[in-house]
Amino acid sequence: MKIVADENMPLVREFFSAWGEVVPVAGREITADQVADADLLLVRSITRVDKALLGQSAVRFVGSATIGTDHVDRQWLQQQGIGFSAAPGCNAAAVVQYVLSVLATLCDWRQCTLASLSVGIVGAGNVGGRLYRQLSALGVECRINDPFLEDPNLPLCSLDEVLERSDVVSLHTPLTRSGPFPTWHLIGESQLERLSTGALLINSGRGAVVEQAALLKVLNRRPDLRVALDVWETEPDVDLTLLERVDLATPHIAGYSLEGRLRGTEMVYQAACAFFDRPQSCTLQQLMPRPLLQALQLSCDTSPPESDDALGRRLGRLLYDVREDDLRMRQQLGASDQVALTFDRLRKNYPMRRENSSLSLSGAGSALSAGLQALGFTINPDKEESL
Ligand SMILES: NC(=O)c1ccc[n+]([C@@H]2O[C@H](COP(=O)([O-])OP(=O)(O)OC[C@H]3O[C@@H](n4cnc5c(N)ncnc54)[C@H](O)[C@@H]3O)[C@@H](O)[C@H]2O)c1
Ligand SMILES: O=C(O)[C@H](O)[C@H](O)COP(=O)(O)O
Repeated sequence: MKIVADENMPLVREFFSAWGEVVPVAGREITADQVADADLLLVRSITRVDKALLGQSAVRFVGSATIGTDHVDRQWLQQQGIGFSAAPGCNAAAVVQYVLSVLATLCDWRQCTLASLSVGIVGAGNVGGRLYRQLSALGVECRINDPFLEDPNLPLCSLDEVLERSDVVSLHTPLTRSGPFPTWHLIGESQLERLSTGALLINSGRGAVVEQAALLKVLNRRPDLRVALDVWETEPDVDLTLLERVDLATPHIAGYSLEGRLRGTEMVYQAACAFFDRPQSCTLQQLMPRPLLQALQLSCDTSPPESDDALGRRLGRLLYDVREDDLRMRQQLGASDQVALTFDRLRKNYPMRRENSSLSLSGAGSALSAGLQALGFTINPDKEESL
């Protein structure tokens, strides 16, 4: 088999080399010629997969090690009988870690607690649903807008209500251009104007869910609004005027945890095994050097006792602090005359980041409560009572 794979897919050789030749390529530069005689194509979000790329190729299966699928013409693949799988949920924990770090930063700016904020979540699937569960466990008031959901146990409401009544609005929809509730430019000028005074808008879904020109226009009129953008309508090009105006800027790395990226590769491998009817002879556990995936041990002495809110924020920052990514992006894009290349380089050379589950906690019993478990930290029950 010939397997053409995005060069930024960790462990792709380890998973697939027993199947044939693995040819790594830069995701933005994959050509129809390169895939003409390939059997398998493995991509990330930056490769457009459609008739133009695969019309003349032998590819039988496409795997995308991503949650989002807006870069793939799934209908065309289906019509051609080409198999496809993305990696649903693979990096959801990392995106929630990013959002919680943004919220922790907002709490510092406002000198408030997390529980004092009301958070509106637009799109409550793998990412938004997980965010809702974690925030609820910490006592944060949430509202959800998701027209595809009908669940009496969720605080579902209209988009307008989410916009008007939340201190923070966090976007977690896919990018869609058709269907009953398309999300392309879902947040335009009139929606931005509905945001409450001093609100924070977070976009870590897809850039074009927010209309960039409208955002710039409204921000000029409303200096009270705060914005955190991980995704950009024109990426890898970033409008430097917008970059200067937003409060937290990151280069589409919300989902870039070590675990999330490895899970993405493993999930497309598993889907390809099912498609080609081959045994799953590799697992992540076998392939990873043990110490790298092992949990980091931490015992927390919390006397005087800290609230879950404060302790969660402190522990969360041991693993991830969005302000570091923001600083790196501003420094490197500001000093560059090649914005798109620098944006991609920031992503390619992203430092290793671990998910909350990698931190195994032992410490004072009451502090290691349900709230910290809900945040995804691993609680070590054996030692819980001993410290
Ligand atoms: N920034 C990053 O690094 C990063 C990482 C992972 C995912 N993402 C993006 O986040 C998106 C969401 O991820 P997910 O795993 O939660 O996907 P998901 O498919 O599990 O959930 C998406 C949810 O959005 C809802 N939705 C669809 N249209 C809507 C609309 N018009 N209004 C409100 N809700 C709507 C759906 O009903 C669904 O519940 C992905 O499609 C991807 O584009 C970004
Ligand atoms: O949809 C996703 O999973 C993420 O947005 C995606 O993984 C971002 O990273 P990329 O695939 O562009 O490397």
